[in-house]
Amino acid sequence: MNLLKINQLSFHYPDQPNLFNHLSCSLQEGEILTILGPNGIGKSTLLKCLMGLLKPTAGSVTVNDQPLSKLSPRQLAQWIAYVPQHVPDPGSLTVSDYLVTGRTPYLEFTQTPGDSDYELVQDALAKLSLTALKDQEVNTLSGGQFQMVTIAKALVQSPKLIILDEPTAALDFGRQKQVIELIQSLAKHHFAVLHTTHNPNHAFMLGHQVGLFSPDGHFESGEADQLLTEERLKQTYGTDLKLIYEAELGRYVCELV
Ligand SMILES: Nc1ncnc2c1ncn2[C@@H]1O[C@H](COP(=O)(O)OP(=O)(O)OP(=O)(O)O)[C@@H](O)[C@H]1O
Repeated sequence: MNLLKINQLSFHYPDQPNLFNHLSCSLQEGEILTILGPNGIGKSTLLKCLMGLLKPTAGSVTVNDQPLSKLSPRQLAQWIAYVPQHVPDPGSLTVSDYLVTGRTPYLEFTQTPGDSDYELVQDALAKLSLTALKDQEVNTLSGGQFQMVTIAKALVQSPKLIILDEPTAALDFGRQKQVIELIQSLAKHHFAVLHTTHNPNHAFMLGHQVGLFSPDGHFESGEADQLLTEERLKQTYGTDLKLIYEAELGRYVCELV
């Protein structure tokens, strides 16, 4: 069963040419899809279409074989946690109180979060080494700390699929590795993860499926080692680079030259 199926999706902003055309792809539990492509090509726009925040001009999206349009926001939030590139400032909530808002899709209108909800918060904080920040106000966090907290909130939401738009953009090297390892671990535990990144090495580290936007907007998906050739990556980013096979790592490494 497909957790997510993207069928012949096209989209353009008003009075603009199509950003993507007849884009198809699917994701099952335990799978990772890494989306790469140049700046401004339509990656975030695609994710917004998958979340029903933008209406595709053609094609369809199904979640667990149900049309996206048939799912209520609450049902969708139980299936998919989405962490956009720019998360609105949640104000002066503490990190714990912010994270527990991830439980909203499971609570009745007047219900307050209970012990089991706060246990999920503690688990997510521990998993991402954020426990020391639990009582800090979110609006005092650094950019990277806040990015980690938004990922933790997605875990608290306990979805089947996590969609992350550039989840490592603000992170130091160690934190980037932690997020890549988190994605690997989520897949091992049968979650599906769809994420965007500007670092081809993340795709090689994760393996699984890659979706690549070419500079002309064409989208292709396949296995990282097969799709991400040196030539394609040079074309994608309009720069010289090298792919080197590192036997010790058992994977390719992409270096700018
Ligand atoms: N609301 C909007 N109205 C019109 N054009 C938009 C709107 N939002 C984005 N765009 C344009 O659509 C194109 C795709 O934007 P999008 O944010 O999806 O790109 P991206 O691939 O995620 O880029 P980046 O890697 O830089 O984050 C860009 O040219 C952008 O300027």
